[in-house]
Amino acid sequence: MKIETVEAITFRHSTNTVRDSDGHGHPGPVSQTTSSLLVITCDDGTQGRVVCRGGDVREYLLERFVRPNLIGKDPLATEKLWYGVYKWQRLSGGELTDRALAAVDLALWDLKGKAAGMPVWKLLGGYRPKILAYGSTMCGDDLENGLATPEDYANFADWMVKRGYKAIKLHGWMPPVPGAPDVRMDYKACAAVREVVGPDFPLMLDPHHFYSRTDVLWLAEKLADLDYRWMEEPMEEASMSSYKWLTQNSRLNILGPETMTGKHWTRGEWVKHDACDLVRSGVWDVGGISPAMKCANMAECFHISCEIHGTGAGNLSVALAIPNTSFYERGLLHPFIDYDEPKEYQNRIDDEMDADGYIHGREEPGLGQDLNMDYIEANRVN
Ligand SMILES: O=C(NO)[C@@H](O)[C@H](O)[C@@H](O)C(=O)[O-]
Ligand SMILES: [Mg+2]
Repeated sequence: MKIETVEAITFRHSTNTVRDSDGHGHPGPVSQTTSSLLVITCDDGTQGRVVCRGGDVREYLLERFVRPNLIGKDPLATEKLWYGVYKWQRLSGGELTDRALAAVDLALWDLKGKAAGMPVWKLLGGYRPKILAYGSTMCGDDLENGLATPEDYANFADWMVKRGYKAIKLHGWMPPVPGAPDVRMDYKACAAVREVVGPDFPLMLDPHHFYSRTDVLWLAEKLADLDYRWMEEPMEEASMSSYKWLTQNSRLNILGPETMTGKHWTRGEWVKHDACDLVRSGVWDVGGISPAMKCANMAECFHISCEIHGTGAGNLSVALAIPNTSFYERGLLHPFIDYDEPKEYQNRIDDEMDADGYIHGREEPGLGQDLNMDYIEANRVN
């Protein structure tokens, strides 16, 4: 079995999410956007596929960094192939991103699952056949009856509990929303949600990502009083010493790093330096399933939970596979968006949730994406 082709199909579809000037997603008018499907095909016809953002796997990256390392190779040698592409990052001038590396790795794991006739979550270890999700809200906004007030957050939390969620994470208000950033506003939203869900319901906060140490410590102590489970990314994660300071000075559990580069190496350093109480890892942040599993296994050595960042089949596969994690992040959610509605290119969303708040690992071989290939081909733009 050898890899014969690596191609990206870019296709058009609708979206009801818009990005603000800081990059955060919010509900918006339906518009057209593009995504890509990376397809790795072998000489026996076996294919690995993954949907990713349109720019992640543009042709230039495939031609320069991916095909030279994959074509003609054994597709099952995922570790060898990952290293072959990863080492090109060092002198790529930042062009070969962790997201591009992740797309290649996820497509190879999808292919490996199909070759083995097994779902990836089982190939990786299959620690649990289902996992509780937490509802991860979108960042706050100034939309009437959206997420504009503490009462809006409380009302949405009430809806999420009735939907079946057994944990909730708030994203607070962040610039450019008027009045943000403001730790006291964050606290009011967190207190309003605690009031509505009761004292024992797991709650977390993901606030503005560039607060000062003193603001963060004030907020962390207030959330500890509300028995929040963790806070993540309240400061620039390149300042590991600020997180070490926060972890040492706060009663609240601190989770990280989420977006910091350096993959499993960085997360190992944060654990070594006691800069976090829980480790954060997501397949799109660390370069794929292969390094995400290394983050989780490293954290396990120190009896630390590894909380997986982000949704989708790749992150779900890791979350189902490992013992040291709490929840799957499902979102981002908003009162104006029906998260359960499949996108035009999906027959089913990757992470259907039952009424009890569980997401079940699928038994189909591969990552478990259920794609509408007719739609993708009919709306192909390259
Ligand atoms: O952090 C996240 N999830 O935990 C991501 O979904 C986003 O980056 C969110 O924080 C944001 O938009 O800042
Ligand atoms: Mg986060």
